[in-house]
Order: sequence, then structure tokens, then C-alpha cells
Amino acid sequence: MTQNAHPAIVFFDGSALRIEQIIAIAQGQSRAALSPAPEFRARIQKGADFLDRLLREDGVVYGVTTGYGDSCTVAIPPELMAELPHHLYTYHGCGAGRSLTPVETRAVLACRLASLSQGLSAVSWTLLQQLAHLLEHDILPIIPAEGSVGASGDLTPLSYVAAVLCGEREVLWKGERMPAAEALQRTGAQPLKLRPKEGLALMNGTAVMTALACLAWQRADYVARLACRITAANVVGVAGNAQHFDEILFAAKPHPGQQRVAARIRGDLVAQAPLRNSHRLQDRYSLRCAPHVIGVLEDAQPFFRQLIEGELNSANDNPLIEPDEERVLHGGHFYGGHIAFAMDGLKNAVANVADLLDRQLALLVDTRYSQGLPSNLSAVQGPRQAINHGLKALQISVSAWTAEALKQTMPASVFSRSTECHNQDKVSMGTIAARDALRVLELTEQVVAAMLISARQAVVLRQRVQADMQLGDTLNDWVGDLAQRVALVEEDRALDQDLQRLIADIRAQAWNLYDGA
Ligand SMILES: N[C@@H](Cc1ccc(O)cc1)C(=O)O
Repeated sequence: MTQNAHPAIVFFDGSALRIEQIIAIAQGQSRAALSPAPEFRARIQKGADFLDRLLREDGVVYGVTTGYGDSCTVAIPPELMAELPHHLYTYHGCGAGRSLTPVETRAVLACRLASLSQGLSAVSWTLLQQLAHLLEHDILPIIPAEGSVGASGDLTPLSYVAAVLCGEREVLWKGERMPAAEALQRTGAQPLKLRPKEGLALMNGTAVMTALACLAWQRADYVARLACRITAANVVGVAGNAQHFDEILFAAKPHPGQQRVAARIRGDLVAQAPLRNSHRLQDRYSLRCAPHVIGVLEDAQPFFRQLIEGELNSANDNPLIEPDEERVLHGGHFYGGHIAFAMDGLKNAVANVADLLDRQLALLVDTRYSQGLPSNLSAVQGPRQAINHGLKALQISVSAWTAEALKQTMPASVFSRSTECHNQDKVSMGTIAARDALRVLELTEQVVAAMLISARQAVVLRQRVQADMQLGDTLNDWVGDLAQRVALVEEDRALDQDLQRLIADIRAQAWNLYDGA
């Protein structure tokens, strides 16, 4: 997707949002705003009014007139009720670990706003405005990444959002870390005084894991595309057999994602005649089965999207306050099992792509398998060949990153444990799964960056040993583009700067691959 494909403003009014809209907000390509539609505001108001009436007439609402979680049996005296929401974020101020990045934090704010805009959380219009104010002025709560079990949602990390709305704790604003109160004041906003239930509404949900999942989904999509292009280049590099990606062959196995991967690679290899009589009819699995590996990710992504967007477009706190039917519904929508499962699956499929690429590089650097390419893809000829080592160390690094990515695939969702005096006795661990997925993606992007260097190197060296080798236009243009970004590795040189630049290109999705198909 190109940048100008994003609308300038994403309006929040409870209607369904897509992953791309959250990403566009997170990356600063779109602004977020509350819908000006009077019906939307009226619906929000109706929820808040209903809660007020309920308290006047009925007097008992979980988390409003009672303590939280297992402490729901504790009655809150009326004179202390107003303080209760502030206690919620205060005692949850026990996060640790790295802080979420600005991109991640914007995504969190957008996901929480999406959930509260469903109109089922009985928050005030003022609260929504304050949340939108943070996004509008790019006031970013400092949110520690660790400390959520992912059911009761992301209570602890979201307490940092709640506190900031109330002018407490710290934010990043215009690149500077400062007290939240100062940033609010300098942007013309007042600290919020939370109404009954608003602490729970803000915190008792899945916005952190959902935000991280949106970001992971999009990065995984791009990794899959790059893996197709790199595989095609590597087939050329080792003079492999393009027939492995044949259309009739893949028609026999009706996984649409796998078929799409085969079609992409096949399209990239248009100039490669199928080697019907070559001495080696079949390439090794890391090439021949590339559609079967990348295809798992491709086929799973629509399902992951469905899980992620289902969560994104949900009211995921508790209790829900339904203003039309006038119901107070106690449930467990803060349970992030769908995100946990999506992220455990995504990290597995992505790490398998890293592993595939690592195996392809192992073929390329080894003269036993590379069909005439120089050892370690060294481009140096003549006497100086002896002291030059080509991509030897790069391949070792790729193996290290791959091993670490694979190690990270242990499912988080199976590590549920009973917590909070056995009220939260089954939890999702979705936030841990999402953080794992991002770490796997980081490592895999490093692998991909290295593979860009090696794929380009391999194609050039193949041309050297096989002067009549033809490249299709797409692959030719792409290798030409890579040549602009990274010089051929000839005399030994440190490659870390090249890697950093390429990783940045990958993160910026610098290449338009397969026209979004
Ligand atoms: N998620 C719990 C509420 C809760 C809130 C804060 C806690 O510290 C613990 C539990 C529920 O709705 O049942």
C-alpha cells in the first residue's frame, strides 16, 4: 500500500476499522478524530446517562460500587466511589521492561479509542475527547511493555494511558520526556477526573496486544513478499529449476496463499527455462518447497487478520453497559485469546520463513550445492581471492538470528496461570505472544536484509559464470535497485552499515512487491 492511499483522517464512531487504518495512524500518515456525527455523540452520552441513572436508582454495579476483580465482594462506601477509578490505575502502575515505541503507543491509543467508541463502555464524551487529544497532539504515554497476562486485558500497561489522561505519570511529547500534566497544559487540555467505571473502561481491555498485533501483521505481510522475491533470485543464483513453481503443479494443491506464492516466484522467473534435462531435476527443499513454507504464512494471514480485526472492532471491557436495552452485562471480553492464538501462529509461520531463507543461504555459500558459484559468494578473483571470505560471516549471523527467531516461537498462550487470587484463573498471555511476534519479526527482518545482500551477490556471480543467463524484467529491475543500495561485496568489508540501511528499507517497505497481490 502506498502512503497516499491513506485517508487524511480516520474517524472513530464505532464502525469497523481495518489493520491498515491503525497502522496509518501509528505511523503518522493519518490523523485520528472522533466522528462529528451527532448520532455518535448521542450514543456515547446515552451510555453515560444510563450508568448515572443506574447508580442513582439501583446502586450496585461491579467495579463502580464494588472493589475490582476478586475484590468484587467489597462494597465501596458512596463517599469513596469517586476515588475508585483513580486507585485502579494507581495500583496498576507496576509495569516494567522496555517502553513501547511511539509507533506502538499511537496504535495502542487508537485501539483503545476504537473499543470505547463502540458505545458499550459508558464513558463520557469528555473521556473520548481526551483520548483523541493525545492522538491529535501526539502526546504519547510512556508505557512499559511487560506486566500483562492478557486477560483482564492489558490492565497494567493501559494504566499508563489512564494515568496520563488524568495528568499523571510521564509522556513523550515532541521528542521530549516530560510529566503528563505539562504536556496536557501546553496543548490546552485539563487533566481528566474519571467518572465511575471509566478506569475499568480504559484499562480492562485488549488494546495493547491488539495494537502490537496490527503492527506485526503488516510486517509479516511484507516479509512474505520479500521472501518470494528473494527465493526467485536465489533460484537464479544456484541455477535452480523454475519448473518447481509451475501453475499446473500448484493447481493440484488448492491452498490459495501457497498458489499465490508460487505465482509470484513463477512470474519473477519468466526468463528461466524449466530445466527438464538438467543433471539435477529437483532442487533442495529450501527452494523447491518455498511456496509450501511461505504459503503457510500467506494462507494464515487472512485468518490472523480476521482474529485481529475482530478484537480491534470489539467492546472488550467489563462490564458492558448497553444503553438501548438498558442492560449491564458482566462478562470476560477482556480475554485476549484470539490475539494470543494469532500471534503464536504468526510468530511460528514467520520464523519458518527465516529458517527457509537461512537454508537457502547455506546452499548459496557452499560450493557443493551452488552449482559453480565461488565459495562464500566471494566476488574477488585472482590472487587476492585467498584472503577474502565473501559472505562467510554474514551466513553465520543469519544462522544466529534464525536460531533466535525459532527459539522465540514457544507458544505463550499455553502458559496460562491462575492469578489475582484465582479470579483470573485462566488468562490469554496474548500480549506476551504479540511481543514475541514482534521480536521474531525483528530477527527475521535482519535475516531478510542479509538475504538481500546475498541474493544480489548470487545473481551477479551467476551472470559471471553463465554469461547467457537471462533475467526477467521484474527481477532485473529489482536487482538493479538493490545494486544502488548496497555495493557488491568484493574486498572484505564490514557489512553492518549496509544491514542497518537495508533493515530500515524493509521497515519502510521500500519496494512495491507484486502490486499488493
Ligand atoms: N478484569 C476484572 C477486573 C479487574 C480489574 C483490576 C484488577 O486489578 C483485577 C481485576 C474483571 O472484570 O473481572
